[in-house]
Amino acid sequence: MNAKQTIKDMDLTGKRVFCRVDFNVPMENGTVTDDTRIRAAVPTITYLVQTGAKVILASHLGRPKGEVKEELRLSAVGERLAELLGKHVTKLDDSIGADVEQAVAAMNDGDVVLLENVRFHAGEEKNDAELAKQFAALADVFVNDAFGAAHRAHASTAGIAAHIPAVSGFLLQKELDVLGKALSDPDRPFTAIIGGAKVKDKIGVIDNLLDNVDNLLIGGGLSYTFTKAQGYETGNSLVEEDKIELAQSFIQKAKEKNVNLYLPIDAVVADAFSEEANVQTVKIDAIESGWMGLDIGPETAALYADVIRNSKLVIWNGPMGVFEMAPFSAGTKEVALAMAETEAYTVIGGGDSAAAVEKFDVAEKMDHVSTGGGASLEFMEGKELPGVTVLKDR
Ligand SMILES: Nc1ncnc2c1ncn2[C@@H]1O[C@H](COP(=O)(O)OP(=O)(O)O)[C@@H](O)[C@H]1O
Ligand SMILES: O=C(OP(=O)(O)O)[C@H](O)COP(=O)(O)O
Repeated sequence: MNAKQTIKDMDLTGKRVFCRVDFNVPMENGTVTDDTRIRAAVPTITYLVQTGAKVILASHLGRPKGEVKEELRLSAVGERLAELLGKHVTKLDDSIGADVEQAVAAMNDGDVVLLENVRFHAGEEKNDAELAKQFAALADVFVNDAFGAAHRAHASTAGIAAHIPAVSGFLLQKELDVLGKALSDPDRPFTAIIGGAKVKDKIGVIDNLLDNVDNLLIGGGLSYTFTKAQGYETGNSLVEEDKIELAQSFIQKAKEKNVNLYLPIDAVVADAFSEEANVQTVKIDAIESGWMGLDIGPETAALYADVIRNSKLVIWNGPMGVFEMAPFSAGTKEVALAMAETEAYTVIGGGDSAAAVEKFDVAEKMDHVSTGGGASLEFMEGKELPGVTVLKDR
């Protein structure tokens, strides 16, 4: 991917800037429960304010599917942002229309306005040209700082760039720098850890990683498709039947490419998907019918921790087990602690892995915790990110 222009490459003083951020944050009962993504956008917003731009922020929240959903309004997000900026943020009730145009026209240099959830309009996710034009009409420049949504070709992440000059914010730039450097010029041994439950989403990234890494560690729900591919029984474990052949081909590819592909050698199994289930630890070839694998076993965890400690660069996406439930959290915890201890440069690929390092209190020890789950995966797969492609080349 070509290097992209950033907000530093433009004179933005006095300009109206439509800045797309990813404020899609976890909420409970109308309050923000994790403000990581808001904090991550603050450097760009502060820079724009100090430069004397008129800052018009846009984000989605959740998946309202083109309808106004009261619980998905951005009001609480705006309040949290105002606290973090130490500055007034004018939260509007829509993202287009006469009221929005009036509010923008009344802005002074350095003011911050937060538009309402852009996904209240069906055109957003359809990348509707008319909606993109209306967004563009609000501003002189488009700044994309929404790395977490950069894999979406939507009106406010991509379409808008057809109408006004488009550059990246600091967060987007940093994410691309860190992930790009890790993949193009990796320090070795380079280790990737892939886990979690979204087998279909993640199987593609494995193919690409096998061209790049020295060690590939597989855990989580994803691993049982490989266990099956090895010819073992998996009981009630999560298995993607139509991906077993693909898993077999990855085992073969790893051999051809001299990649150390590590698959679980033992598992914590349960007789139900529940914290109260009966639990035992078994060798990977001894999962009986009626039981399901919900965590990597202690031998696997120790082996994986060892590989992590002996690496120079580690990228982690997806937990090793159902870490939200205490009986199945040990594998993810051991991996998280090894990530915290290793001398290697450590990158967490968003989503549940980021939640896991928070839970085990080691987030601060990671070198980079990405704000994008899906986006960092697609980037690692070598796919183009539409929200990046549309930005001006350097
Ligand atoms: N063995 C397993 N069986 C079922 N679910 C699992 C297993 N291991 C991990 N999970 C679940 O996977 C979820 C995270 O998967 P995923 O969404 O793919 O990861 P991420 O959000 O990091 O991309 C967690 O909620 C976890 O409980
Ligand atoms: O939370 C997000 O994605 P992620 O959970 O993959 O990091 C982004 O805000 C994108 O949201 P979407 O998957 O509803 O398009």
